[in-house]
Amino acid sequence: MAPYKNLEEYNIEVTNEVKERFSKIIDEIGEDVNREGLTKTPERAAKAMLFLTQGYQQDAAEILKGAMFKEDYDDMVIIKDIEVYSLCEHHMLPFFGKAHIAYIPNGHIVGLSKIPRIVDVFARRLQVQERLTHDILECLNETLKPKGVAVVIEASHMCMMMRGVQKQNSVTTTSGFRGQFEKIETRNEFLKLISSKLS
Ligand SMILES: Nc1nc2c(ncn2[C@@H]2O[C@H](COP(=O)(O)OP(=O)(O)OP(=O)(O)O)[C@@H](O)[C@H]2O)c(=O)[nH]1
Ligand SMILES: [Zn+2]
Repeated sequence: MAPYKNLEEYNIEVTNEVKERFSKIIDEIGEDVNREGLTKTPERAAKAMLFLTQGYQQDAAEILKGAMFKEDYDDMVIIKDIEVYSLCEHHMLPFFGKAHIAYIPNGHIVGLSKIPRIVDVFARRLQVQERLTHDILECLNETLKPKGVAVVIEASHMCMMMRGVQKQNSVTTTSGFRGQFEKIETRNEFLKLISSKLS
């Protein structure tokens, strides 16, 4: 299937193809796709699915490169509590939580908003939490080339809550560290700051 080109307008051909498939699914599960409440549902579901997977059409490195500024600051920069909404690749059900990201600049800082933006680029794909963590980590490491980068994600998986093992309160934590964050003191400072209410 060809990727849709314009995220604002949705490519009509792709939306229609996905819509037809949702229509079939609704029929297969025993519902009446022609009843009033459902007539527009295949189209809504198609648009929602294309929105939630738009990361395939986006280039995270280009987003970062668009706002890199020369700066001598070489202490830790932390952006914590970034909301994450993704889809697990096994069940295509949501997993969601928070990302905490830090880097130590090496001559360049990056526009702060670009970090949550690249989280969304990688989250809006079919993912596992481990790969999402590493995608963000490697993109920052390779594009910004900082002295160090750290990514921690804490998330709950709907496929473990609504179905399957049906555990409501388990949280999965994944993490990745590069450069100076591989040193235990730097890593501990980061972990202390992200758990502090005041940071
Ligand atoms: N490592 C990892 N596993 C995940 C993630 N999201 C979902 N899973 C797991 O992927 C596994 C898929 O296992 P399968 O046995 O093939 O699928 P299943 O029969 O639906 O498994 P249950 O969920 O245990 O009912 C499950 O254990 C899920 O909990 C993720 O982000 N990372
Ligand atoms: Zn799953």
